[in-house]
Amino acid sequence: MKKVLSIAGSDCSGGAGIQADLKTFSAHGVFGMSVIVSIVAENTSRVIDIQDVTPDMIQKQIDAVFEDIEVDAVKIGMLSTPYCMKAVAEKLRQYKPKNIVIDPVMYAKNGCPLMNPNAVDTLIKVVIPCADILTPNIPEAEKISGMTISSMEDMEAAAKRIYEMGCRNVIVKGGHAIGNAVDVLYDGRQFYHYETYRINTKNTHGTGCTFSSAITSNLALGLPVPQAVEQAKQYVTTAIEHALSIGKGNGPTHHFYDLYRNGLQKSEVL
Ligand SMILES: Nc1ncnc2c1ncn2[C@@H]1O[C@H](COP(=O)(O)OP(=O)(O)O)[C@@H](O)[C@H]1O
Ligand SMILES: Cc1ncc(COP(=O)(O)OP(=O)(O)O)c(N)n1
Repeated sequence: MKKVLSIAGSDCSGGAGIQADLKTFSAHGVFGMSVIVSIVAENTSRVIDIQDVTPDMIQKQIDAVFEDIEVDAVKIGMLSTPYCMKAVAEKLRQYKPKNIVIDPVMYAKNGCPLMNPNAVDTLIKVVIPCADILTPNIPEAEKISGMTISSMEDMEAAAKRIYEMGCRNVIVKGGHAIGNAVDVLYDGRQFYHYETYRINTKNTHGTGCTFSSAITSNLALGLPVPQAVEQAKQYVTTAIEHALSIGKGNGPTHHFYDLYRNGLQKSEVL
């Protein structure tokens, strides 16, 4: 059994963060573990408050996992402050796990900030060089690269700029664009494009967490990066197609392994 760790924030409403990561890991048949960096009181409509776990406690959770269990891949999500970024990066340098996927979460879908704006510098200098794959959405890629993105050429240029910051692969996700949902992977040599039609739904809470956790699972299972991303794109598309109308705002993606494998129709499972 492959073992996969999420280092991220907790979403009590279950749609994003650690909760989405663990559901995605289970759907992929890998054993999920979690290090909680922040506790977020949030739901499908809003973020009420954030309580960060102390850097010392973050590091102790990471120690507890790595001193006991061999980890096949690590997904990193919400890191709200420079302190928790440095705490996590220090432990990554110590344990040197394989397959580090970093989702540089800055905002929730409803626009609430999940990262302190003063932390962008630390994100670039300390966190990004740890990433085997970095998965920014368009607003995050704009903040990190310092450029405006309004076309596919811009997405590619931003991916190149971010790659130069020291990660091994970058995927700029197209969920926030208009038209088809196209994600662009750059590995330092070439671009890969992953395209699906845009699903007409407001229920997209947790799409980024789901996508990055699916990539992490696929890497743990031994897929090369382009195939890991391709299968994760299929997974997240299916999870959005079957997203649930739970709550008053943006409902969550749905994790259902047989849906993923067999491509069942929504009417067959609800
Ligand atoms: N409405 C949609 N239809 C199809 N795919 C989508 C839709 N919204 C997001 N995606 C896909 O979901 C994944 C996550 O992207 P995105 O929503 O941009 O991330 P984030 O949650 O970090 O903002 C990407 O593969 C993106 O293309
Ligand atoms: C605790 C926590 N972590 C991350 C997010 C952001 O999740 P993401 O999948 O990028 O998208 P939305 O959930 O914001 O649609 C979060 N909300 N909470």
